Amino acid sequence: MNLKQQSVRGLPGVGPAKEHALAALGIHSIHDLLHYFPFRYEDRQIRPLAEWQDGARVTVRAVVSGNAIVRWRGPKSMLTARLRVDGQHLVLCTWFSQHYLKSRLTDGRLLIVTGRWDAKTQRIVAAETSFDVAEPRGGANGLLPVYRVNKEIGSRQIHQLIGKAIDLHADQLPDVLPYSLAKKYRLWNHRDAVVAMHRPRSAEDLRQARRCLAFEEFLLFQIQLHWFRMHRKESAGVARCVPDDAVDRFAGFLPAPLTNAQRRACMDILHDLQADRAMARLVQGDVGSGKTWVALFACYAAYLAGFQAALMAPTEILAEQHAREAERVLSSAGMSIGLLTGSVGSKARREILEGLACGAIHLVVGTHALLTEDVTFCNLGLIATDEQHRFGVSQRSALRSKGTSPDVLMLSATPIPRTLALAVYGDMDVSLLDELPKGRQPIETIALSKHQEAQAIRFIRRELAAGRQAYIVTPAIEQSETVDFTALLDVFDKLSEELVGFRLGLLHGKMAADEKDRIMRAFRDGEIDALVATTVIEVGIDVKNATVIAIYNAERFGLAQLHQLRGRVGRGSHKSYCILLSEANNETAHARIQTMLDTQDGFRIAERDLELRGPGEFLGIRQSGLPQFAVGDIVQDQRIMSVARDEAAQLLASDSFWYSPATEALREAVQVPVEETVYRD
Ligand SMILES: Nc1ncnc2c1ncn2[C@@H]1O[C@H](COP(=O)(O)OP(=O)(O)OP(=O)(O)O)[C@@H](O)[C@H]1O
Repeated sequence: MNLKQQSVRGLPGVGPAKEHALAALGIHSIHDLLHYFPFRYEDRQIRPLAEWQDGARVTVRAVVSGNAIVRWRGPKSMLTARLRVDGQHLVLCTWFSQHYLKSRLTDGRLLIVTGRWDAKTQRIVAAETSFDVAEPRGGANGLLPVYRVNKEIGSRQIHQLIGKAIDLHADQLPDVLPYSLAKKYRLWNHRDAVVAMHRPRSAEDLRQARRCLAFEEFLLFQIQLHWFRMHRKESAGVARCVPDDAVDRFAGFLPAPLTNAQRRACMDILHDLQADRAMARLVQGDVGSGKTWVALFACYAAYLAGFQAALMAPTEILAEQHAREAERVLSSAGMSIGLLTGSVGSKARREILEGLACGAIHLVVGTHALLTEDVTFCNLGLIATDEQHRFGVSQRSALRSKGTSPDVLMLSATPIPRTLALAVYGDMDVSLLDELPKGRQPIETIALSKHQEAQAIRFIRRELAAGRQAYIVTPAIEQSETVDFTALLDVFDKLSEELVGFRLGLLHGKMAADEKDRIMRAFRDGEIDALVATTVIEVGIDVKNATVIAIYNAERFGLAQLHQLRGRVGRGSHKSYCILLSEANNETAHARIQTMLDTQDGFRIAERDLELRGPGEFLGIRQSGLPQFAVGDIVQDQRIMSVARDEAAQLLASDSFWYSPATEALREAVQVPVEETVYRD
């Protein structure tokens, strides 16, 4: 049996409880367990005392000298013993709250301790202790894999389970790469690479293993990507009869001219729709670049060709916003538009469902509510999804199945650095909106230290007094939710005192969804002057009257996030401001703030973000909907990605690949619908 089909229950010692706990880590099969790779490695190599550095973690092999002593301070204990290291030096070692170890710390006993070295007091503060063993955990070379664990499965246990899986099953791991490729790039076989990830014999070993696994992942990904394109070219789409002047006609309904970038994107869409293959296009736009109009053009073009369109947004408030805009722009084109969200009343809902089923409604804008079974279309020809990565794969395909070969347009508000886009999207169809509508005044960005808060508040007050609105944002980071929550409330209290006479609203992640929507609506409708919020402010929310955004603790936000937040203002004709209050106490934080002062180009900011984050730390990848890999790092391993891309193209071009894929993994790669890989959640 294939290892993917063998449940972890097959391992000795794994019962239902452990099976459940492993499932919570995403581990179901033995294959999953073997591919559950460490997220980092700890250096446990034993080094001589002369090499120990003050404050650093050290691992020592030592012999206990004399008796250990316990001292109590209230309920807390401090156990201290003298250790002889390197056969000669005596150092102290302290264990906090582990007094129970005293009886084991007998004179002359051999142990291995890992802990922090305090050079001043010549003392190790112990973190982990093993008795009577010759080697530290992690083996002689001392590279200890560290895995993500949960409450039910601890670190030692996951080590044991993976160890068992390797001993019993690693030999059954099949090759992933065809022999010719492995040979060409001198890559290990899959089995050796997997084992080395868990039991690296040296840092070089680990490097080789990672290189091999990254190449494998990227190759499979690229094969899927190419395969998808080839397949899509052949797959029966519907050639829609959209008149060539559709873009001009559409422009006639707009209150302002299209930007060049919008026009190009619309032309791309027009050609896609006219072609007889199904469209799958991503519109990637900088904040405020006007993605909505491009999506509305696609809906209009579908309408001209006699088809219905659906526009799906991740939240009610965004769906409402898009529906309003659609109404404003497209009703004069003769289109009838419906809004379908969870809070639409049952009577209105029934009418919309009927309208969709008989074709009387041409465009429906909605949330997840569009996915329910009773929503049926007369002839759905186009689907546009906003912030598509916020929908699951199955949700997107549920909507697709409501039409026959519908054309698909995806909108993303996260600029991806140009250097990455090619590698990741390959030659997928992407339209970039890298230009802002004319007449926008640049947003003035001001960096203040936290001691200058009063100045920021004066500024906000001035804007509110002029009839404008303001966003005030504080960070929300999961780990310290309580602290952040208090910080938010402090800011709210303070502003309530300082901004007397103005209406303040409070918005945070702990609120129920409908309460959040209510507050956002009130702000949108001008019933709230200043909104004090954590980052739950919607990406994409468009309130033209908001002219100032003040961001507290700006040093705690990533660049992409700061850029997104800044993009909430400057959307109308009034001059707008972004105030960054920060304690930029390290170089990176400082560089981030400086970047915000230097530029408003989202693509430039994304590139800078990459430079500033260390390799492998491109946080926000998840957020951006970029594909994620188990080992390969799309930033650090860009070169491997581009080699994999070329090799994938060559493999697919050879007949023999199709007759008999060299490995099982390659065969599987051309069976998964690629869209589900490219845009996986
Ligand atoms: N060509 C244009 N000329 C003038 N105004 C425009 C143009 N295109 C769009 N707009 C307006 O600009 C605002 C922003 O557009 P939209 O909401 O589509 O931005 P977006 O690309 O979705 O940005 P974000 O991701 O930041 O929400 C809207 O109020 C829209 O009406």
